[in-house]
Amino acid sequence: MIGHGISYGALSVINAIAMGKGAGFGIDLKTEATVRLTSEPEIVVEIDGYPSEDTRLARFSVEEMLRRYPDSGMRGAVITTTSTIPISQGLKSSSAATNAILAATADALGVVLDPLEIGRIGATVAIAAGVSITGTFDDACACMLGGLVFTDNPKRELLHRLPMPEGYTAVIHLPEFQIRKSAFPKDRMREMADEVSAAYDRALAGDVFGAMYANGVCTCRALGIEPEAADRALACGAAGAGLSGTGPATGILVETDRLDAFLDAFGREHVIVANVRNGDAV
Ligand SMILES: Nc1ncnc2c1ncn2[C@@H]1O[C@H](COP(=O)(O)OP(=O)(O)O)[C@@H](O)[C@H]1O
Ligand SMILES: O=C(O)C1=C[C@@H](OP(=O)(O)O)[C@@H](O)[C@H](O)C1
Repeated sequence: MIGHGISYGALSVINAIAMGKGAGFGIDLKTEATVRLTSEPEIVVEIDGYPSEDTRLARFSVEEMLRRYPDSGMRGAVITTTSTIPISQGLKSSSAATNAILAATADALGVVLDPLEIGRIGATVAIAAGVSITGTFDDACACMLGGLVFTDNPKRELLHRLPMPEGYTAVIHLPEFQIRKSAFPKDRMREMADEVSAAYDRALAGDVFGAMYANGVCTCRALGIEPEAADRALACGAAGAGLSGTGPATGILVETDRLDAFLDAFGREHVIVANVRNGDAV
């Protein structure tokens, strides 16, 4: 029994750790998973390009599906993933991996799960694996559905889904280090709930660029760093910029017509470029 699943990536607008509600939008970085279910009770995981990465999230994802579908008679799996999403940089690698692995397992079992159900199962798995504080239902939805989503993570509810403004390309600034969820100062982030809540309302009212920046400043303050990449991106002509997720990557939106000029000014090192994915939200 073999199945395949894919998920795209996302960038943050609002980090849900501050007050439970989060927002983000889809981009076309991609994770693909293949799951071969076996009758032997062993789970083998291969994360392409990351031989020493933690495999608990992948294992827990398949284990949760086997628990939910006990009649399959399957007890183990061989899981392989390939991805263009850098890990533990705030770019939703864990949400995309969970989505893709859950979808691949469903495919192998011959069951159909809708994207919100995948996000809800993924939230439980991500918390159990220690890679999420709130369950990152915001990221799971943004990755799968595309467009700009607003969610209540503790309630696992999709509150709004709007199209992202057309004509912008995502540029991602990638520092050379990772931030693991266990090291993220979540209590300092929660102290900024009012400011983040105001940024959330701003995004919902249509000011995605202002919201991204304000949210990123709050997350930087929690981390004790400066929003240096976002400030430099705005000075180089970006329309919007802000630290993504728990960082350290910065999501930047640039008018597509000005992308080359922006990259000439901002620099092309430690940068990846992706398309904004609106899915069917347009
Ligand atoms: N392609 C992948 N395949 C399997 N597991 C992955 C993959 N990418 C990320 N993960 C899991 O997610 C963890 C990283 O989670 P996290 O630090 O929250 O990163 P991010 O902020 O990118 O979501 C990794 O340690 C690994 O367990
Ligand atoms: O752990 C969490 O609950 C969250 C992690 C962050 O994402 P990253 O995993 O991309 O850092 C953030 O964007 C999200 O709103 C909530």
